[in-house]
Amino acid sequence: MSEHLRVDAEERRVTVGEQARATGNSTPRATVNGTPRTAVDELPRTAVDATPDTVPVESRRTVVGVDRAVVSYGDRRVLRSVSLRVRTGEVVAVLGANGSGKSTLIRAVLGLVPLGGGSVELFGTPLRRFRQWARLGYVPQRLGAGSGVPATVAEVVAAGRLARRGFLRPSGAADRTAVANALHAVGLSDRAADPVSTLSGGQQQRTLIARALAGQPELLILDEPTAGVDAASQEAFAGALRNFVADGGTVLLVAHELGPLAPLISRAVVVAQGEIVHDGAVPEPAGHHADTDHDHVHPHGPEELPGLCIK
Ligand SMILES: Nc1ncnc2c1ncn2[C@@H]1O[C@H](COP(=O)(O)OP(=O)(O)OP(=O)(O)O)[C@@H](O)[C@H]1O
Repeated sequence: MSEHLRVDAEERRVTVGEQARATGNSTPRATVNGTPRTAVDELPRTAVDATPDTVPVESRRTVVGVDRAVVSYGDRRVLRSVSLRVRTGEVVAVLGANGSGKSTLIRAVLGLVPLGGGSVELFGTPLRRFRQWARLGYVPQRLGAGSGVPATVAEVVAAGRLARRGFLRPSGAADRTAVANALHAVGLSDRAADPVSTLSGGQQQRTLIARALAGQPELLILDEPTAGVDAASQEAFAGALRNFVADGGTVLLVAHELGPLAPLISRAVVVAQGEIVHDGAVPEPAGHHADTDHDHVHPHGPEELPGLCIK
């Protein structure tokens, strides 16, 4: 597809399925979080479109492409020429010490902080022209789901459908099914009618993850999804993520501690002082990092992979 046609398609907001038919490089899925996609999404698969785990990673479509990204806050350079590629079906964990630039990298991917250099592409489209936000779900860091908002769990999760159905169209059966499936995926079906403010911190975090899942995204971006979250919620989240990936989803997440997520991670990227110092297998915890009481509040020494803390 020519660049011109791609822009045209974006501006007309064609569906994911239509664009896939035009480009032949999307990965349609029969279901997303257990909910059937629309007919237009059910397209014949090409060799590239085959189920991700049957296609070598390096041959898969790039979902997130960061090329030599530079980000500064005022005079302070926080990301220095960072490059990162996340392909369809991968679960990439961004690891590193406090303040190393992990969240800034995620914010740069989402266009929430301006680039001082380099570029970002989402689903092959330069960020400045990207409009298909329904294709991704984002759970920011430590944001209380219920802070002062008298909404029920189901209402918060239903908000995750807005990007997909538009603000003016009333919710339909597909929306209700997607919300129910997302609540089930994170183990909160029985709390649907409760005010979010009555939930524990871990359950509130799960509510936000369900909100992202309800939008049936192809890409989930999560900033420390399990930080400060109880063990039951971490397990529930790991299960939801496992199903999301099994359905063909792609995940980019920031983590200090992988915990029950560790088996799901296909690749780890370690950020130290605004640079990527490791991109590959999940590194083994070493020395005091493996201690259960290690709380990870210090910068790490140069003799080890900086910022590495995997419990
Ligand atoms: N909006 C901002 N304005 C100025 N400085 C910022 C801003 N956001 C982050 N920083 C600084 O940029 C650096 C990188 O921050 P960032 O949040 O990306 O790190 P992080 O690796 O995600 O840290 P943590 O693990 O603590 O969340 C830190 O020194 C932080 O203080």
